[in-house]
Amino acid sequence: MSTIGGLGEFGLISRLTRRLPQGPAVELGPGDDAAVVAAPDGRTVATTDLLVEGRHFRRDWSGPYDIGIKAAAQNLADVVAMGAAPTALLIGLAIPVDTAVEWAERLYDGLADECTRAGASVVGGDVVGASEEITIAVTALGDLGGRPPLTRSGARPGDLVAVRGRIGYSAAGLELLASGRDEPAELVEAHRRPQPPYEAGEEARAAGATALMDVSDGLLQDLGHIASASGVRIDITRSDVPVPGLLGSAGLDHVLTGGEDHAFAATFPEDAVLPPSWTVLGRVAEGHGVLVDGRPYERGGWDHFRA
Ligand SMILES: Nc1ncnc2c1ncn2[C@@H]1O[C@H](COP(=O)(O)OP(=O)(O)OP(=O)(O)O)[C@@H](O)[C@H]1O
Ligand SMILES: Cc1ncc(C[n+]2csc(CCOP(=O)(O)O)c2C)c(N)n1
Ligand SMILES: [Mg+2]
Ligand SMILES: [Mg+2]
Ligand SMILES: [Mg+2]
Repeated sequence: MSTIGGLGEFGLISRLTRRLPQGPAVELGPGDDAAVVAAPDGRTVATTDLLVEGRHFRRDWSGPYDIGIKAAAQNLADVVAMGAAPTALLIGLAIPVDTAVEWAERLYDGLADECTRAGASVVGGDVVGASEEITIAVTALGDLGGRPPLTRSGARPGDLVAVRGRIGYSAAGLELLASGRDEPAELVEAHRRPQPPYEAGEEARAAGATALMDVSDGLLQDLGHIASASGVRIDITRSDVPVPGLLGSAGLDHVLTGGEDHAFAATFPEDAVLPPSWTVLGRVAEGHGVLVDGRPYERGGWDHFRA
C-alpha cells in the first residue's frame, strides 16, 4: 500500500489537485500563492466548517468518498443558505503519515463531485501531517450575483415557516450506525452523504423569503437562530411536521432535533406562493423562542460542548 508518507507533501498535493475539475468562477486554481475566483459584483460570501475524526465522522462508519461529500455539502449549504451561488472551496487537511494515498484521493473525489453538483470547485488548501486523527477544514466562497443576502434576521410576525429537503434521516442513520446496524440503507446513506437541495436558495429567493438557513444542528435549534436574529417567535404545528415511517419510533425527535441533513428552513410572507417541494410547518409570531403546539420541545439539538 502506498502511503502519504511515501509521497511527501508536494507529491500529495499534486496527486490530490489533479483530481479537481475547475468550475466557471475560477480564474486561477491550485498552484500559486492563492487562487483567483471571479466575484463579478465585488462581494463574496465566505464561510468555514471543520470536520474532526471521531466527532464528525468515523473511518469505520464512512468511506473517504462519503466524508468528502459531507465536508463539501455542509459548507456549500451554508453558502446557499445566504442566497448565494457557491463558487469555490479551500481545503485544510491534517492527515496521519501512514494513511493510504487512495484514502486521500477518494476524499478528494467526494469533495470534487459535491462541488460539481453545486456549481463550485476546489481552488486550493493546505496539507499537514497529523498524529492520529484526520481533520478537514473547509472554507467556502459564494457569489450573490448583485442581490442582497438572505439572512437569519428578516423573519416577521405573520410569515410562514417552511422547510425543503430531507430532515431527520441523517440522525436516524447515525443512530443505526451507533448500534452496529446498516439497514435501512437509505438512512445510513443519508447520514454518510447528505444531499442538500442546493436549488432551495434560488427557490426561496424567487418566493420572496424573508430569512433562510440550512439545518445543521437540529430543526428547532436552528429555527431558534432565526427567531433570535429576527426578534420573533416561531410556532411549529406538530401535525404539519412530516415524519416518514422509515425514521422509526423516534422519528419525530429525529425530524425536530436531528442535525446534518443540511436541508433548508425559511420564512416567507404569508401570501407567498411556494413550490410544492417546500413544506409549511409553522408561523412566525411576536415574542421569542420556538414552540411546538404552543409548548417548548423537551429535546434540544446538537451542541459540541454539551453533547
Ligand atoms: N471560531 C469562530 N470565530 C468566529 N466566528 C465564529 C466562530 N465559530 C462560529 N462563528 C460564527 O458564528 C455563527 C454561527 O456558527 P455556526 O457554526 O453555528 O453556523 P453554521 O456553520 O451555519 O452551522 P454548523 O456549523 O452547525 O453547520 C457563524 O456566523 C460563524 O461564522
Ligand atoms: C462519529 C460521529 N459522532 C457524532 C456525530 C453527530 N454529529 C456530529 S457534529 C453534528 C452536528 C453538526 O456539526 P457542526 O455544528 O460541527 O457542523 C452531529 C449531529 C457524527 N456525525 N459522527
Ligand atoms: Mg459552522
Ligand atoms: Mg448553516
Ligand atoms: Mg453546528
